[in-house]
Amino acid sequence: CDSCFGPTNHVEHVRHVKRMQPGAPNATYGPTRALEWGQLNFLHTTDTHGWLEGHLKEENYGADWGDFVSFSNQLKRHAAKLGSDLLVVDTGDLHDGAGLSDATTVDGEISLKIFDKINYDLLTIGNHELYLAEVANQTAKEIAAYWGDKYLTSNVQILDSDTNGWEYIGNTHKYLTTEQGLRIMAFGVLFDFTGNANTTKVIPAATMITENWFVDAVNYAEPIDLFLILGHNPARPDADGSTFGLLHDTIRKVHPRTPIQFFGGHSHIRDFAVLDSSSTSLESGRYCETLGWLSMSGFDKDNSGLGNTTLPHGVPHPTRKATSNSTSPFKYARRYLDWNRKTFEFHSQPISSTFDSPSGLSTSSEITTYREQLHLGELYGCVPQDYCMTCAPFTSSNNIFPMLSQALAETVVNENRTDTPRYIISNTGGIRFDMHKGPFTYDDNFIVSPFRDAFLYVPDVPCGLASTVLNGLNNAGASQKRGLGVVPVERDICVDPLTTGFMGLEVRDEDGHVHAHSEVTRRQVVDLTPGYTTTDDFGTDGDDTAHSEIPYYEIPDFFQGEGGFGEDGCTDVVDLVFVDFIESDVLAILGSGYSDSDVDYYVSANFTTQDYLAEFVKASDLFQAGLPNCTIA
Ligand SMILES: Nc1nc2c(ncn2[C@@H]2O[C@H](COP(=O)(O)O)[C@@H](O)[C@H]2O)c(=O)[nH]1
Ligand SMILES: [Zn+2]
Ligand SMILES: [Zn+2]
Repeated sequence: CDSCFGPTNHVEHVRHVKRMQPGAPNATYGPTRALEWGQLNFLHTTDTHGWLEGHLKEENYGADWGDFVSFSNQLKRHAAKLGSDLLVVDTGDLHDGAGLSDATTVDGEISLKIFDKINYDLLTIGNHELYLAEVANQTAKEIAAYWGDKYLTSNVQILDSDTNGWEYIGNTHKYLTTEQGLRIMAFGVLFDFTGNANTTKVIPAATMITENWFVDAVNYAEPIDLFLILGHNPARPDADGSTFGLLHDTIRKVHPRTPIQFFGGHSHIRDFAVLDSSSTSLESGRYCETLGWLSMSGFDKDNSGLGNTTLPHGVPHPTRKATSNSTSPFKYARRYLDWNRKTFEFHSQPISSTFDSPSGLSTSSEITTYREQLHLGELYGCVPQDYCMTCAPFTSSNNIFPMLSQALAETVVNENRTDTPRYIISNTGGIRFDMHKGPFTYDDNFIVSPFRDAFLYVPDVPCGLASTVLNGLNNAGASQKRGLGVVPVERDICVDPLTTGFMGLEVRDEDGHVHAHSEVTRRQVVDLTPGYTTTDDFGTDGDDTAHSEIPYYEIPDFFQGEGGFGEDGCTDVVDLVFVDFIESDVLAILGSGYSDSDVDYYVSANFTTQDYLAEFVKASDLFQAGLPNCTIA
């Protein structure tokens, strides 16, 4: 991954975001197909998790939030010129994933000021806005207050400390008329999340659909041309934990033909599902790696309030019926855009020759300033190789978890109990990203391990019981209790494309370079770099830029470090150490002989999952080698 990072050997470094000029020769190639524009179009972000600086070590996702400001505003202007509607929507999880959102006392204090620069039309809440009471309070007092009736939380309430009553954090729904005259009824529905702070309430969808306000909205007296359902909810209705299927069926009972458009999130994947001939659902990845595009046409004077029903001129149009035997007038197109400037510039070129807008440039400049204020570029150590979460087998030396297990064993130590061996257990969902070869900074610490879990323990647990806990947790699917866990995603980490196969027809030239084109739409035949290779209900042409596939291996829900053991292994008792996020899961496995009165802080309340990785990187010889481009000052 030599391209991962520019040289840095001082404590503070400026962001090395590579600016890819249009047409300049680049290691990465870009899109080749113009976007299809319909009468109604959407840009979709989800699970941004604070990645507003973009991916400093991955050129393919190297655009920052300022570039997105420039791009989205350009497309808004283009839509107006085309006489089409363009709605920009977000489906939650705004922090827990990068220093910009997580290095402040309360997550989001700085990053929300950057996030708010996008001219969103509608947004909804994610589970990460609800784990901690102070973040939930910020969501109500700042996010919902800022966005007003655009912030939809149809099934999420917060305890109002003034009235001591339950209030919706945002609006339950919104009836709106678009620029071009479409009448839309919109909702924002979180999956039936149960790990929320006790000052908040998540109303299960099955209850929500019986509430009077919802029944009245579905039976609204004014005409509805489209139901729009945003949700921090897996887009595929039959995906584990999704409530979109219930919502679809409930609306269909009253409106058999009105189009219903879903935008999902939470499971961190690119996906597009067809629910019926007039209803589809898009999910657009995570971490500012993907910008989702959805366009649709089929509105006419009879089924809508559109003033002008002609299709936009001079651009491709959506051509795909949602189902093969569809008698519906609606046609769709979807695209997953790689989050980089070259992609944004390509798709904005017909609009104007200058890509950057003043607000986009000032947003990028603010990000750099905030990063320096937060010292996010402070160098902790040099990562000697790539360590990925799922691109290599769980026990492989290229997988991050064996290294993290060693980090737990070596750094999570109670100095007064060093004579007692210990198992240290954490959930793999608490680790959020790969570690790239090269500089590891304060920012990277948040990127890989953003949570501040304390380490708890039960002392002197008999080996016979303690040694069963990890398997017990992994077999119980316990982490599913807190939502869906991080569902597998293909990752763009620099592996040799020759070791991967590309979905679709693969052609290799005599040098072994992978050339490929998909059966559905022939793309420019180029050397492919590793990235997302998505298959959804419309096939394999959704990825705006074709990539070679990255290997994916299943990982268990939990992993464990083992410290202080002699050659004989576990012989008597051990200290069973675990992150506080999974305390109830561990106690459930230990059984009735144990309760939270047996639990205490192992090191201290202040030594958290933020600290062990930082300590390990700073101290271990593994990370202090003076690697090229990463010399410790
Ligand atoms: N160790 C911790 N893991 C956490 C915490 N909060 C969330 N999580 C993990 O994240 C997923 C949900 O992430 P999402 O982006 O898919 O919504 C959850 O299942 C846990 O595995 C935490 O505080 N500590
Ligand atoms: Zn998420
Ligand atoms: Zn989520």
